[in-house]
Amino acid sequence: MVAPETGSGSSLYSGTVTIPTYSSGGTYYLYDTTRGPSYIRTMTGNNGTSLPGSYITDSDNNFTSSAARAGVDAHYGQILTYDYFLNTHGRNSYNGSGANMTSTVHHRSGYNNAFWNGQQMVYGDGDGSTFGPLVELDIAAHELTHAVTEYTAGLVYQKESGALNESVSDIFAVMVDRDDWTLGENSYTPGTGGDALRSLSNPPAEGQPDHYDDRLYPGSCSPSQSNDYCGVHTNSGIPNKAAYLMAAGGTHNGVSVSSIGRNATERIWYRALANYFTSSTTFSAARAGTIQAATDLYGSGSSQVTAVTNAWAAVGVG
Ligand SMILES: CCCCC[C@H](S)C(=O)N[C@@H](Cc1ccccc1)C(=O)N[C@@H](C)C(=O)O
Ligand SMILES: [Ca+2]
Ligand SMILES: [Zn+2]
Repeated sequence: MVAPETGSGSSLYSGTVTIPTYSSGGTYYLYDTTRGPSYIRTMTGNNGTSLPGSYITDSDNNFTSSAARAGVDAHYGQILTYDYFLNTHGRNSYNGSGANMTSTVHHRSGYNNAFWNGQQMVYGDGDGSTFGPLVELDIAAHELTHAVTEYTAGLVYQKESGALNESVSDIFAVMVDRDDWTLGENSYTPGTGGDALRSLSNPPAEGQPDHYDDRLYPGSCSPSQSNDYCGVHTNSGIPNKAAYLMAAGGTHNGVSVSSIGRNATERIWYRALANYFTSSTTFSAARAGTIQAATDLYGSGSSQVTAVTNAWAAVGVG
């Protein structure tokens, strides 16, 4: 007999959280059947490389063991991000039709990354110096957004389309983890306070460019893992800054942008991703796509279209 339950969990970064769980034979699982998909589940890789690994279980539906904490964070981030795409954008799971979702934590040993592998989300524990466990909310949202991108635009993970792919994941990550404009602030360099892996409000604060003229590999570049596919995690700072300016406003490189707020910004970027971006979309084409999306939603000559246009101009695109 299996039944949906409501459990609690001690997370690493979000305190104590209430989460749907499943019970079977007196054992509880990080397994949610209360949403669209048949299941949304979080597994453990037991510090190995096999996926999806094994279920994370608990005997009393209070997932408080230290081994379970990363799983509680990843599960919580997974369901919050599912809810975000459904409630804000009407999208049921990453494929739009309720695909099941799986996350696996404790992948490898001391692994300083998290990723979407085409089928599921995968999270490392970090080495304790560069990263703590990479399971905080904005990381889950970043990774699940890669799945959404894969099922919509399919932006190729290299050069400008790859930087845009990374940027789209960062933009929706800060829309889900809505209380700041930074990414990885809780898991990055646990020994250093006040920093983050990336900042959308001020990309250069964390080593990213915020203008097209400062992009990495402006000339020819042969994409490889060693050059981060021509700098996808660096050049994402440029569209990231544009999205920030749309939402929050500001004057950048002498160009003033009037704020249109987070709600209009996320709607514009989602419509552009789902309707206008393709596998080879460049920054310039992303400018055109977001202007078209803003026009569709708010009308030509609207303050939203003006802000989108000015935000791209402020980062030297268009
Ligand atoms: C394994 C191959 C590399 C995949 C890169 C994944 S999509 C990725 O971009 N991961 C994020 C994780 C993240 C997200 C938000 C905040 C903190 C960390 C990422 O940015 N990884 C960095 C460390 C990188 O790969 O350079
Ligand atoms: Ca954040
Ligand atoms: Zn990524």
